[in-house]
Amino acid sequence: MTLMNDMEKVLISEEEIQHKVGELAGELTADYGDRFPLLVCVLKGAMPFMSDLVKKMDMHLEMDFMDVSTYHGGTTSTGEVKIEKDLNTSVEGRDILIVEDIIDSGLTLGYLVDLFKYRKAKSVKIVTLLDKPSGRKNDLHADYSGFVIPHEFVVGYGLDYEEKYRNLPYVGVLKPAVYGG
Ligand SMILES: O=P(O)(O)OC[C@H]1O[C@H](OP(=O)(O)OP(=O)(O)O)[C@H](O)[C@@H]1O
Ligand code: HPA
Ligand SMILES: [Mg+2]
Repeated sequence: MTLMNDMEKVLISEEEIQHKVGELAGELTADYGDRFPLLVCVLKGAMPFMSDLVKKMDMHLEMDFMDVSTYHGGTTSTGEVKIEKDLNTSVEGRDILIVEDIIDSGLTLGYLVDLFKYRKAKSVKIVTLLDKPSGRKNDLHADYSGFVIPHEFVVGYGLDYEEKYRNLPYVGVLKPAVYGG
């Protein structure tokens, strides 16, 4: 048994991801090296990206974790977002880097950016591995972005289908049979 059998195709290989994570870490180190930023990992999807990213950032930083759930009701741009687990750290006066696996509708990050600004963060920027612009329901854009992907449902490297496939080291598209049975 191998999980690769469930893949229609691999969209981004492990090597491509690791190379890109290194590039992003280099940019962040150059931009934030002396600012002791607070990196906020958005659970659960951003966990593998956060883990690899911080190991490649040669600088002082602080990590915290937040879990939110989004209800994508209808076609409006106002998604209801619920905090499942809040930060342990105060964001007031801090340079915040929100670390995400993917921006799709933009509702999750739209909510978090507003929340951290309301809580008086000094600055709020977004680091995402994947960006799916075709899904967007607001005007949110990432400050640091790894790959722009097409309008397809992807899994792997944090992204799940029914909580599975988050542990894949690559990003891929599932075979229709995996959904259909
Ligand atoms: O731009 P959006 O349309 O808001 O979608 C992106 C968000 O959705 C997924 O998380 P999800 O809420 O499914 O939880 P998970 O990270 O635990 O899988 C993904 O990890 C992003 O956080
Ligand atoms: N895959 C998995 N989870 C997601 C996606 C996706 O393409 N978009 C938003 N959450
Ligand atoms: Mg998520």
